[in-house]
This record gives sequence, C-alpha cells and structure tokens, in this order.
Amino acid sequence: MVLEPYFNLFDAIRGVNSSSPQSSRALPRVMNDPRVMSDDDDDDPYDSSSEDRRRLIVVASFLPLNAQQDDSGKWCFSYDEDSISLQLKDGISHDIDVFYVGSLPVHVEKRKQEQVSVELLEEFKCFPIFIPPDTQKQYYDGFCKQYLWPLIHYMMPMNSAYGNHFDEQLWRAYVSVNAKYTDKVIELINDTEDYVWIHDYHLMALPLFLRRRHHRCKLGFFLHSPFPPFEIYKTQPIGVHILKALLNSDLIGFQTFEYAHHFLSCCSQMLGLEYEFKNGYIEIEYFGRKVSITILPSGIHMGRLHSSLNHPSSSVKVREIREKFKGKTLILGVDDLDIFKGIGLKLLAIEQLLLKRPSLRGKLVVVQILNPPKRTGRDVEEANRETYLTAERINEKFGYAGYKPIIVINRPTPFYEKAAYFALAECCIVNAVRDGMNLVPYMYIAYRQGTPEMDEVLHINSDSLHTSALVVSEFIGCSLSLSGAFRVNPWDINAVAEALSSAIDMPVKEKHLSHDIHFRHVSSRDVAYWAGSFMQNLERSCINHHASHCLGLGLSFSFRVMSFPLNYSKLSIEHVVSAYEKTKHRAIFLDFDGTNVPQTSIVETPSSEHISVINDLCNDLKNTVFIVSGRGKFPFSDWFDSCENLGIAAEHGYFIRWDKNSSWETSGSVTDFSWKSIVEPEMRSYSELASGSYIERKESGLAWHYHKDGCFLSNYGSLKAKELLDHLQSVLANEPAVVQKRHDIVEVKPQGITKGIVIEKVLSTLKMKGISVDFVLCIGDDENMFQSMSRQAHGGVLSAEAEIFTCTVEVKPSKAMYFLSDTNEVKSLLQGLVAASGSESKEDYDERREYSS
Ligand SMILES: O=P(O)(O)OC[C@H]1O[C@H](O[C@H]2O[C@H](CO)[C@@H](O)[C@H](O)[C@H]2O)[C@H](O)[C@@H](O)[C@@H]1O
Repeated sequence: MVLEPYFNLFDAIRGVNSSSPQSSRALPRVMNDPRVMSDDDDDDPYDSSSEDRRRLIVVASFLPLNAQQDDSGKWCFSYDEDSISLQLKDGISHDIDVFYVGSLPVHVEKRKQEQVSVELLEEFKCFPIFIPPDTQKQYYDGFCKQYLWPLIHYMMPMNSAYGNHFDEQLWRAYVSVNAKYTDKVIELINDTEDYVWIHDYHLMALPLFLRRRHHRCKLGFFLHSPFPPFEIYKTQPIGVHILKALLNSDLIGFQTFEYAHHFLSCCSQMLGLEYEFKNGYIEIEYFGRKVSITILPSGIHMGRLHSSLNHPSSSVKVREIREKFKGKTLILGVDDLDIFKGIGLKLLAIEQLLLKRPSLRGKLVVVQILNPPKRTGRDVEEANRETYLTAERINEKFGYAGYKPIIVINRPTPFYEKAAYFALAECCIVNAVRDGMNLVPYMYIAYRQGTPEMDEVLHINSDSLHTSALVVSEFIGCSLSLSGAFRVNPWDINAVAEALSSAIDMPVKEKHLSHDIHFRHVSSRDVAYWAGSFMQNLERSCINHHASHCLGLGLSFSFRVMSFPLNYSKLSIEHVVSAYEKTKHRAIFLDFDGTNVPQTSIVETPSSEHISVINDLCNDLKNTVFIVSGRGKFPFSDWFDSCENLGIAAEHGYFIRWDKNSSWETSGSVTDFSWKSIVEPEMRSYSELASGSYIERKESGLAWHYHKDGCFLSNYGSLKAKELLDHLQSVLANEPAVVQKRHDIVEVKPQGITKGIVIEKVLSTLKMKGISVDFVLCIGDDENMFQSMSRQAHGGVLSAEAEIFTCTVEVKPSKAMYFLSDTNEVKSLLQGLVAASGSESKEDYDERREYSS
C-alpha cells in the first residue's frame, strides 16, 4: 500500500515524489556563540561561505540546557555542560554546524514559548519542543520511565507494582511526542547533506517518522541504554513496531556487542532479517536499504572534568572534605536514584565488609551521592526508601557518636563538590544491576588523575603516583574496558564485599598501574572520539544514498523506504517488443510461481489462456523458451503438455527437459543425497508442531510449507520457520546441501543447484550449437537467475550487442534491471511478443489485450 500519494509509480521510482528535499525555511544564522565546550568554534554568522556548511541536528529527549526563572518570571538559560549532547560537539568536524532539538527540563507557559524559542535559537542553536504537561507525564514518566526503561534493562513486565504493564494510551503519547519531534526536525533539515543524530530510547519511533517525510535524510540513532535479549524484548506488544522504526536509520549504534547482538537477534527472529559482516561492518538489508550497526561505547569530556577540578570552589571543598574525613578511608558511590543502580545491594555489601573486617569500623566511610531524579514515581520512591532504610540500619549497627559509616547525600550536588569527592575517594564502586554504559568509573579515573593545580591542593608531588581503585558491576557497559577493576556480580553480596576489601588493601603500586592503564583508555576514548567515530560511520553508511532510487511504501509502522539501483526501472513493453522484433535468436526464461501465476493464488495451475500464449511463443522458431521452477517434475510438466516445444526446468534446475519429446536431464554433479535422511525427521517434527504445515518431497530435496492455507497464525509459522532454518543450517553445516527460506517455505536443496544454472546451461548449449543468441528475456523472483544472467553477459557467452532484459515481478530490491508490477503485466508482455511473432494480426492482439485488461 502506498502511503504517500504517487501519481505514477514510474515517477516515484525516478524520484519524482514527496521524498525530494522539503522546502524548509533556512535557519537564521546564529548571532552569538558562547563557546562553552570548544574553543575552536569558528562560526561566523556573517560568513557567506557558511551557507554551504553541512549541519548536524542532534535530537535528544532534553536540550543541553539549564533553565531558571528569575524574580521577574523571565526564563534564563545556560548550557548544561554535563550534557553528552553538548559535549559530543568536540568530535564533530569543523565544517559542520551543530543544532539541537529537544524538550526543556521545565514547563514554559504557552504565552512565553515563542519568545523562548527565538532566544534559544539565537543564543544556543537550540530548537525547543514544548510538550503539554499531561502528555509529558504520559510520554516520559509513563511510557519511557515506567514501561520502556525497566524493559530495556532486562526487567520483565511481570506485575503492575511499578506500573510497567504495556498501556496503549501511554504508547500513543510516546508516538505523538515522537511525531512532534519529527515536525521540528523536518522544519530544520535543509537538504540531503544534513545529518540527523537521534539519541536514546525516548525517540525510537523517530527514525521511521523522519524517513517517511524525508526519504533520503541521513539518519543515525544511538542507544545509550541497554538492548534486552529477545526473550524479554518480545514481550512488548509494540516490539516489532520499534524494530521496524529503528531500521529506518542508516546507522544504529550500541554501547556494547551484547546489546547489538540482542538487537540483531530480535531483527532476525521477529522480522526474519539476516545480518552480515561486510568489510569489518555489520549490515542488515532492509528492503534494499543497508542499515549499518556499530558498537561504540560512549565516553567522558576530559576538558569539562579539568575545568571542574580547577574551579576555585573545588579546592575549597577538597580541603573541607579532607579535613572532615581525616584518617578515614573514603569510598565513593555516585548514582542516579534508580532501581537498576543496585544501591541497596551495594550497602548490603558494605555491611558485610564491616562485619567481616571489624578493623574497618570507625575507619571506613562510604559517601553515596544520589543524583536527583527528573520525576517522581513508585520506583524512585522505592529506591530512595531502600537506600535510606538500609543506610540507617547499618549506621545504627556500626556507627557511634561522631561516626557514621554511610553518608547519603540526596540533594542537588554542585559539580565542584562532586569533583572534590571524586578526587579524594580511595575507591569508587558502581554496583548497578544493569546500565548501558555508566560513565561514573571513567569520571572517577579522570578526577583521580587530576590537574597540576589540584595536585598542589592534594599535596601530590612529582614523586607521588596517581592512583585509583574501582569495584564495578559486570553488568554495566563500561566494565568491559576496565581490565584493572574488580568486576563483580552485584547480587553476590559476599563477592562485592570481598572486592571492596581487596580494593582497599591494594598496594599503591598496583593501584597506580591499573589507574594508568585505565586513564590511557578513558582519556583516548573520550566523548570526542565517540562522536567523531559515530559521525564517520554515519557518513560511510550514507555514502550510497545518491546511487539509488527510493520509494516509500506501507502504512504506519510498516512504512519502509525501498531502495533500488539507479538503473532499475519499469520494463517498457514497447521497448522489449521492438527489440524482440529486430532479433533472430531469442532465449526466454520464465519463472513460474509469482511470474506466471500470482504467488497468493489458490489455483496453482496456469490458465488455458496462459498456456496458449506460452505455446505461441515457443512455436516461433526463433525462440527457445524455458519455464524455470522450483517445483517437482510432476505434475508440473503435465500442466504444459500441450506446449510441445517448451523447455522445462524443475527442482531449481536439477532437472531439465528441452522439449516435450526429450528426456529429462539431471545435474550430474549432484550425487550425494544422504542429508535428506537428516532433514526429513526434523521437518516432520515441525509439521507436528504447526498444524496445517506439510512436507513436499522432491527427488533432489525437501520443502516444509507453512501457513499455506492460513491454518495457523502467520507469525507463529514464520517464527517456527526461522527456527527450523537456523536449526537445519547448523545440522547441515558439513553437508552438500543448502537451506533457504522464502515465500512460506523452508527448503533444502543440493549445493550448487539454482535457477541460475538453467540459464548458464541453456545459453552455453545454444552457443555450442552455433546459435548466437541476440535477445534474452528473464523474468522471475529468483535473484540467482539475474546474477547468472549478468555473468553470462559479461563472460562472453552473449555478444555485446545482445538485447538483455532481466525483470522482477513486483517492485523490490533486486539485481534485475527492470520490474513489472504483477503477473497481469507479465501476461501482457508475453502477448505483445506473441503478436510481434507474427502469428496474430495486430487487430486480434489489440482486441485480446483490451479484453484481458
Ligand atoms: O532519565 P532519562 O531521561 O530516561 O535518561 C536516562 C539516562 O540517560 C543517561 O544515561 C544513559 O547514557 C549514558 C551515556 O551514554 C550511559 O552511560 C548510561 O548507561 C545510559 O543509561 C544519563 O546519564 C542518566 O543519568 C539517565 O538516567
């Protein structure tokens, strides 16, 4: 179903459609750049060359801004220098202007929105999205935080205790907010040179909505959060929608290989999509478009941490804290107040440590900083309550007047205070049960490396060593790159306590060695490296955008853009007929299902009208006509009994018969069919599981047909088919057999047998007989035929002058040069050729064509 109005499919394929760049208003030039993160921003609003500059539109749930209302009620904004969306700019090439789209962390009254928008654009290159409070609550608090967030952190929506059941209304709010973002981004995209980089799970529908409006936009998506395993992901009623939406990106980035692997496995099991490693990249083909997958852990901004450390307030705080905790061992935890951060488990491990090592009582202090949440909710309250109750209980147990082993700081903590704690902590622990990356350990390492100014405050001289000690959960993305950290299972309280104990006792030399390795990693793989690499990948992924046509098809979440090579176009019947008339030795190859009869037809046999056209074609002495099918010889060949001169290839070319009176030839190269005895029992067990499915037994292979007659849910059928495919592929890995899945069939056939060999065999035989074929028409849906055709054309079997037409039935990504829309058009073409053969008068042909159309 075509979603956007195309007057003419031909035009659509040629790109005359709504996908052409939107005529958007040009962005006003930025008047004022406060140069917060980078010193090298050379934007000059009056520079005329900036007209040609490319743009990167960074789209995130929140703009990288702080907002405050002054006494007069005026909103005052400043950049949020801790925002990764802002920090990433350092990795972006200087010839790209960066703009931001997102919502504000505060609610701005309607009457002030316009004024605020103008100010944010002029001063901050920010385009705010204003979401009404009710919708924001449903979208962010509801769908994002209560439903998606737990799910992507591997939590099954088992009960409604945290309100995490799927709720249709919240999903609608998510979709409507994503649509709102779409409008804003579309307003901004100037031309096809602009890039859009979408961030995180709040905006997973956005790639689809943007692609629908702007078929060629250059779209990258990065998931900062985890991507859950298939078994968890598939519990979402809208899981398929989200996958399809994400696949409209050109590049999808993940923090770890594990998350990328989960995503690929969901695409494979829920959409039947395969991925491949190509030139060092992972690629999924989605309707002819290539979607790249990249694994790029995010990083920190070293400059930001240095300037925090060197801030005069940081030195004051360092002195104050050092004095306060003199003689104590300071362990630091800095976490968002979130159920996945494992804060309660961390405190239990501290309790265990104090139990096992009484000597630490009175000496050990754990400072747990809680970053204030952006919202309220039962989950947040629960995390807060658990932290407090546990801390209080442990403090009562081990504390005394003037000593509390656990200090919880639950208030907005200024950056200089955090910097001071990081700089002073002998050990840092991140115990999250799941986190996409978690940059706290990286920050700790960078702060412990310090700056010359802070070294002075800390009395670190050139003889002293910088040290750090880390205990990190094995379930957070960053733990993979911290080889010198104590990696723990946060649920194993004893192990965490032991790790903390070892971290405290670690000799200085070792602490320095691991710190040094970590620091080198953290400072080189920083946020600029991450952003720069993502952009490089995105540019590479979009490099072929202009080398293809695209066509938008489908409704709602099934919308997709199909991409075709530039030379792929609708087959002109007149053109083929004209070439046909001029040629003397023609070869015609016609696939059967989907070409002669529609794929969905209940009646499998060809109509008498069809048989008569084929008969007329093969009765022309200039023609060699072959029907090429994957079907078995019988009754298939009987259907064409009346076509004496028709060549038939059955079972994908394992059998070939040149005409009715010849005998069947088999492909002599195939002799080993022992694998059939492995395949058949497997298929039988699947048939028992999926009622309505059945096994087709052929001489050279076996095919398992599912949901042919709609006997069971197609989804179940295709899931089972995918499972069977994977299973057979692994059990037949060392057998001379090939497993493939297509049109409701999982089929196993001998290696080397494809419809392509029919073309090779027929054309080379004709050449051997001295017949110089000057016209080839090959229509079907088997890419092997088209690949083989192109090999023949380039391999000297055909003369350079030969007219060659390879054609799919239905517009789809293909190696063929042309397409026809359906089997009726194939019939019209064949009738045109028959008429041109001269066996029929022009009048008869026209009359028949009119009748059949
Ligand atoms: O609270 P949200 O608006 O839902 O934001 C979720 C979290 O976003 C950020 O964390 C994510 O990105 C980090 C950097 O790539 C990564 O380390 C982390 O694992 C991701 O969850 C933000 O830093 C958190 O505070 C938010 O809770």
